[in-house]
Amino acid sequence: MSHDAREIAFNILLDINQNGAFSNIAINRHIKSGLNPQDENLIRELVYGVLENKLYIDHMISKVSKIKLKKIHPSIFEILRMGVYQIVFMDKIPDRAAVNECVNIVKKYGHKGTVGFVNGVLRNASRNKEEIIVVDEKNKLDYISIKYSHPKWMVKRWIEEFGEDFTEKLCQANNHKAEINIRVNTIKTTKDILKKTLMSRDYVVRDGLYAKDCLIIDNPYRITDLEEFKLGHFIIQDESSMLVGQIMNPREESLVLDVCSAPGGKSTHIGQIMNNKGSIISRDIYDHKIKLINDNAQRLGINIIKTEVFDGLKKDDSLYNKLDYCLVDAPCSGLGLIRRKPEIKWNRKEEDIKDLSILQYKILENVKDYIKKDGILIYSTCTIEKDENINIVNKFLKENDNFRLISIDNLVENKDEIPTFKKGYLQLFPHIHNTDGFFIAKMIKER
Ligand SMILES: C[S@@+](CC[C@H](N)C(=O)[O-])C[C@H]1O[C@@H](n2cnc3c(N)ncnc32)[C@H](O)[C@@H]1O
Repeated sequence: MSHDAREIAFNILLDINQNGAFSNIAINRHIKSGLNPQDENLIRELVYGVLENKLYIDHMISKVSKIKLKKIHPSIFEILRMGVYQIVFMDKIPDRAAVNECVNIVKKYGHKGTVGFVNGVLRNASRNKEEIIVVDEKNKLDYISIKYSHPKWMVKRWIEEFGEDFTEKLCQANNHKAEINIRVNTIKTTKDILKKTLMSRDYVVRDGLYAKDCLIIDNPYRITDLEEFKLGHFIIQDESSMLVGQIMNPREESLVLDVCSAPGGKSTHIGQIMNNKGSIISRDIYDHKIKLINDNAQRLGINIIKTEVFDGLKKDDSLYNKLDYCLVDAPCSGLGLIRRKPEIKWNRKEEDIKDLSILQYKILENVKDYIKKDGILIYSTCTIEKDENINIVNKFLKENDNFRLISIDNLVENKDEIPTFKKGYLQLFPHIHNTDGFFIAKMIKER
């Protein structure tokens, strides 16, 4: 494992924490194609490990640093976090190597004083490992927040909503790496054929539990370099997100509007289920994201999608009473995606949930008139916050008595594992379902 890998991880962490970059985008930006797999793995482990355990690591640093955390320079802090992560969480790296490599990075990015400081803190952490990992369990809120590194406001909300045990398990699962799921493009291949092809290339492949088109890959190394990917035989998508198309279950020759559709994961799935027959209008507010939908549709061979830059809050009289199906896959807090994007824990603010719920409700209200009688409205998010999910749907149903929830459990495999079906909607959790945290409600317009 090279010195370069750690330096690259350091620069990625700075990019995420100081420039607000998304982890997956920052990683792709910094990892150059010539890098060997071992170094690439180390970079990913360091970046995700530090992001996932940030609060816990800071708690450990506070026990061995003579300087107050607030006074440590952000770059030096990041190097310390990487060092402590390697010392505490990575058995395969000897502490001495972790300390020396971090000191080498400080030599390049810090000054003489900081070299001594980092060396001292990391040696201290290594000597007192057993002691620094302990977190006081007296106050359960503080304990969960530090031990599983989630902001206190988030843990508090979840304890109030779901209880302490549930919250602890959820936070623990949020720190586990999510599996890579792929959706088979049944327009171009079959699940069996793709499964066999992937297995013949030494990929370990399993069926998803809930979504028909889902395969789970245990060792997804460079899976998007495969010819099958380039030919559009599959797309990377979480199993939960595949359930939107599956639950919509659109008929061929329908007219569908996907209001918030970039990068097109659900639009292309809907097109696949419709056997490329009918019409899908895929909109998004951001011009630059439209290209992503077009690229995905083209690669997957879905040719019934028409993309448009369009604000979901703006009225479009031309669609009045026209739609068979309308999907509002709303912009949301993304708190169901923490396994994949741990930086969400640190970038999201509690006030965002209120602001987003206002936007989500307004979008629903704005599109309801586009749906024709007996047409379907699907509302989905990748969060576990009730205020962005069932509370939005209930408010909408209260204000619009011509809509009602319709049962969806018959459309999902292993339905008994999803207790919210009894209440008429789907809510998935990472620690229970091993999927992203995800919400789906299906409503019919009766008049
Ligand atoms: C959850 S993502 C959609 C994911 C997409 N449905 C898929 O499956 O690939 C939400 C999308 O809503 C878009 N968005 C945010 N505000 C919007 C608005 N007012 N009108 C339309 N789209 C909006 C964002 O750009 C983002 O792409």
